[in-house]
Amino acid sequence: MPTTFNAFASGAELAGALAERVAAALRDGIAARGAASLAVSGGSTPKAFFAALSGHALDWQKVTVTLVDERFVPPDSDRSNHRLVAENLLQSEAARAHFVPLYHPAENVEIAAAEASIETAAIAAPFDVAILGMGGDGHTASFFPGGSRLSEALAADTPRGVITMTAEGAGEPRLTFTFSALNDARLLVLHIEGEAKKTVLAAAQAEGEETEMPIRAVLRRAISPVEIYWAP
Ligand SMILES: O=C(O)[C@H](O)[C@@H](O)[C@H](O)[C@H](O)COP(=O)(O)O
Repeated sequence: MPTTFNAFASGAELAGALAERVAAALRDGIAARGAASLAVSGGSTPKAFFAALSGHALDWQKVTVTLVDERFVPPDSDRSNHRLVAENLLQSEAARAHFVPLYHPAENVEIAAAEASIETAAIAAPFDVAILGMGGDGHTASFFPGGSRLSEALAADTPRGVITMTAEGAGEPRLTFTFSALNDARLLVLHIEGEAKKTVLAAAQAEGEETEMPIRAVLRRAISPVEIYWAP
């Protein structure tokens, strides 16, 4: 599907515009279906966007928030995406949203992924909004180059769900939604910032294997149009 590239003068301007866009999409989902869902990425990029979105007035109690991916760490870890979302998005107006974590204190990450798949299956598909980030290696979600289950994660016929991923660049074992669970979000956004990420994006948009730069799967095969939000 096509991509649109939305460039902003600053991260603050991007955060405001993306928060408006996402809040409108959530209101539309609530109006159409009585509920809405939002899957967000972790990392450092989304903090200003989270803060901007948290202040928007809408029926947050009808919104389910979850994560695109998570590190296999408890929510009190400073590596936790759950903690990042709790501290930056689930505040102010958005504090009323229902949050579904991916991490579970299971004895191993495989059991945690199975539990996350069961729990997130209750979220109506497709997501109303999915916000993807991108690493300098071209990963998105936890689709890392060299990832232990990368081909499975990216395959269009892999069922929607949460699977594990380990990779050299990932740090802890990861829990990640599959490509099939993310690529048909009604609003599919890739949020990246900085000149370096813009260069990585250009490389991803060139020829090459998806497994070398997994963001290529999204750019090339997503069912939904990809809205790219970028600021210097
Ligand atoms: O758990 C994670 O790390 C994220 O979900 C990951 O996919 C992130 O979006 C990219 O790594 C970009 O991270 P930055 O925003 O920190 O560059």
